[in-house]
Amino acid sequence: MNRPLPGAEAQPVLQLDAVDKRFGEVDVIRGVSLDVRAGECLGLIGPNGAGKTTLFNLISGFLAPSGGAVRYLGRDASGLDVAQRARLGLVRTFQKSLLFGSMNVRRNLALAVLARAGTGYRWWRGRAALHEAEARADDWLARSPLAGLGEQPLAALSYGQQRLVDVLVGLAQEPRVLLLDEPTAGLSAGESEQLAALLAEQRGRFAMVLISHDVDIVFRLCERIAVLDLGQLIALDTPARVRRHDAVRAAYLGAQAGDLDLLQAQAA
Ligand SMILES: Nc1ncnc2c1ncn2[C@@H]1O[C@H](COP(=O)(O)OP(=O)(O)OP(=O)(O)O)[C@@H](O)[C@H]1O
Repeated sequence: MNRPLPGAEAQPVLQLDAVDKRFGEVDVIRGVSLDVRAGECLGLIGPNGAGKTTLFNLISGFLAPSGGAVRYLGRDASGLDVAQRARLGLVRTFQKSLLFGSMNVRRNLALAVLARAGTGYRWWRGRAALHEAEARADDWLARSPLAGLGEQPLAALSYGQQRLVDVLVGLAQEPRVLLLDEPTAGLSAGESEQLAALLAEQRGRFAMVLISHDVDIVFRLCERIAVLDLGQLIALDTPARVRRHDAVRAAYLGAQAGDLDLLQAQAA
């Protein structure tokens, strides 16, 4: 696992500096500045259409900002494409993008990790690299809600389980920053809990940015929560303070204010 570099603790691993994103006439991200500290879990929440996924696209390099800058490890990331960022440890989970339905789960995981590491699988390198990657895949599978399913063809897994494979691909890449976009979507309550436990075990090993509509998991796992509304950052604070934040409650009114009330009641 990556550990914070000596001296890096004081410096954020990832910084957004007044980032804007405009699609045609529409400002989807407006002047967002925030930092992600080494080893922290930062939650990213907000109502539908707030711009959370767009922000992930900007951080991971799928989109270029219309204004402002994304800095990774203290450097402007604009010259780095998605693959280069991933190789430097800025990893985003995908949705089944590089996975093969007829291949078993273990091999899917191993091949995805090799591909994202930029080494890929080449037959002339022999099978040693693949076997090593499969051994690592087995380690991650054993600790996950997918334990015992390594031999199953990927297509035999439920939608939620297939999404979990993507999360494991992210974890197995030994990221410095892992961007998780709705990792519990489609999971059963039990699977969500297992995933939350697995993520909690990783706490401090690398930074995580977690988007989830499951505010309970975000508030439990994350040390700080960033709240986006209509493309603007309206709060960036501890879970306890965000729960009481007036603008956050207003943004969630009608949508998830009940969830926030529930969390407040549990915390009281
Ligand atoms: N490529 C695009 N072109 C035009 N508009 C876009 C594009 N991508 C996103 N948008 C718009 O940007 C806004 C923010 O979308 P985004 O998916 O980032 O929000 P979100 O907070 O992730 O929403 P959700 O919680 O529903 O996933 C939405 O109004 C969306 O329609």
